[in-house]
Amino acid sequence: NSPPKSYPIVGHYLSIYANRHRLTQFTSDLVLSSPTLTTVLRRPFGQRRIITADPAVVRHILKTNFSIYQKGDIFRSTLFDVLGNGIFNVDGDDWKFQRQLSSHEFNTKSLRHFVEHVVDVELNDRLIPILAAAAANDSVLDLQDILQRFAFDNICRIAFGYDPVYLTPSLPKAKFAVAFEDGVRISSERFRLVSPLIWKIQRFLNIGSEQRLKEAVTEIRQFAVKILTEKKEELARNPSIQSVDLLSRFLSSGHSDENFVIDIVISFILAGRDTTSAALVWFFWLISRNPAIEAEIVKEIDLKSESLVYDEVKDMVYTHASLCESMRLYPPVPADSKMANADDVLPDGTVVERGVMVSYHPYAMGRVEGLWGKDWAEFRPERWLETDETTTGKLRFVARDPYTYPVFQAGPRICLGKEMAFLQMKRVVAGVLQRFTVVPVAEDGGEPVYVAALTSKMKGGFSVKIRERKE
Ligand code: HEM
Repeated sequence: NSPPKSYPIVGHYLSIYANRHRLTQFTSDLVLSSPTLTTVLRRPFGQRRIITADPAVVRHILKTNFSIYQKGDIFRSTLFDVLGNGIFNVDGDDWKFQRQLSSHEFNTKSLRHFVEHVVDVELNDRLIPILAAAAANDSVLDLQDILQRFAFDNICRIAFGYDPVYLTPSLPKAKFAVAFEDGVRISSERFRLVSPLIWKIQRFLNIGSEQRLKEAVTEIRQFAVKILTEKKEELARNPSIQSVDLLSRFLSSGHSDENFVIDIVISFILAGRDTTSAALVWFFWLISRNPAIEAEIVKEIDLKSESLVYDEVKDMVYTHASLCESMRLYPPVPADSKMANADDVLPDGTVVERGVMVSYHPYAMGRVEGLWGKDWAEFRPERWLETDETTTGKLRFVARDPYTYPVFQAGPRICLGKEMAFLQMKRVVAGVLQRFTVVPVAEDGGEPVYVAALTSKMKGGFSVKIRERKE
């Protein structure tokens, strides 16, 4: 790989533009070909963007010098219309306050409730019947689309206590779901423009996609206000009501400021919306290519009871390792950027001026031979497992240091939904594989194309047929 050419004024922009459909792979190739695993891209007008796959640098930006590396103005202004001042889009004391408040709601009791009352219900009443019908009719499904809808229904129930029933294709799409989809898509497209001035002018003139964005944001917020008003009335009628959704919890703990709670809840919906589905779609593709691994997972599931209670889901060690391994190669969030609010020097000597973006790159990091060994390209869950000699030789999961595997970010801002995400994914894997096999329909069986905006997707969807396991 020869390094891209940098020109006066436009910097590396010509190469960036030529690779705009494969930016994740392009930037990954760049960092991997740098001896230090850190590289500098020059954007137009002298802007620098530092990209790294070096765990020492990742630790530096996400932990050691956390106070310097923040979301920053670009991220914040680009996503502000949709996210407002929600946890995903704030720094400093605003972030700390929301983080503490939300962490309370992610205790073991609420996670258990989430699995038993949200995931189980969505799975058994909606997802499994759709798969069973596809198996019976021998029809082709886009599993990516189905899993995205499933994740959206789940996260809306957790955040709002409202089910948009997005998963049921026969029902018209909830207006809220469409508005959310458009809002996130248009906002993330803003990142791709050569200058933020372009979308700012379009927004000012209320034209093009910015016009739709404005409508979508109004719809999202009006809907959120409606739900919030209903919840407030419900709580006023019955203050001791045991609600589990985040919105009710914030309200009952005394936070009644409308904009504040709506902003937090919208951030959670964004965070939980496309991430678990992105992870699962690659997981199902990988196991379809690795029957021995699928067999191991099925063996683990078959040892559990049919109803799979919460503790059994937690205990699915081999499946847990397989999901980690799948996300190593195909992370749901391929790269994530911070902006330096002061001058700094990275551990490898790279100089960072105030205002420069520094990105860590989980997609590239999963491909570093020095971190994962010569067989880094292989899907091998065993690299996350060891035999526990102290017990009866059971398998034990061995986590990697989070700065080597920052798929959920790391440090003080590590993903708040990590445990919840694993529970949801393991429950879905168990529910699906207990009964079905997922068979991709692509003739060539080659690697699907990984594309990414804020989160990753399989280009063109994931067309599959579903087979009953025990026919
Ligand atoms: C496989 C699934 C998931 C992955 C890979 C993932 C990954 C991430 C990453 C990389 C970040 C950092 C983003 C940034 O700061 O720019 C993050 C933050 C966050 N995630 Fe997740 N996430 C997943 C699922 C979830 C779920 C299901 C929820 C909610 C229930 C959730 C809630 C959050 C929240 C609230 C934050 C913001 C934390 C903060 O800023 O303090 N995530 N996640």
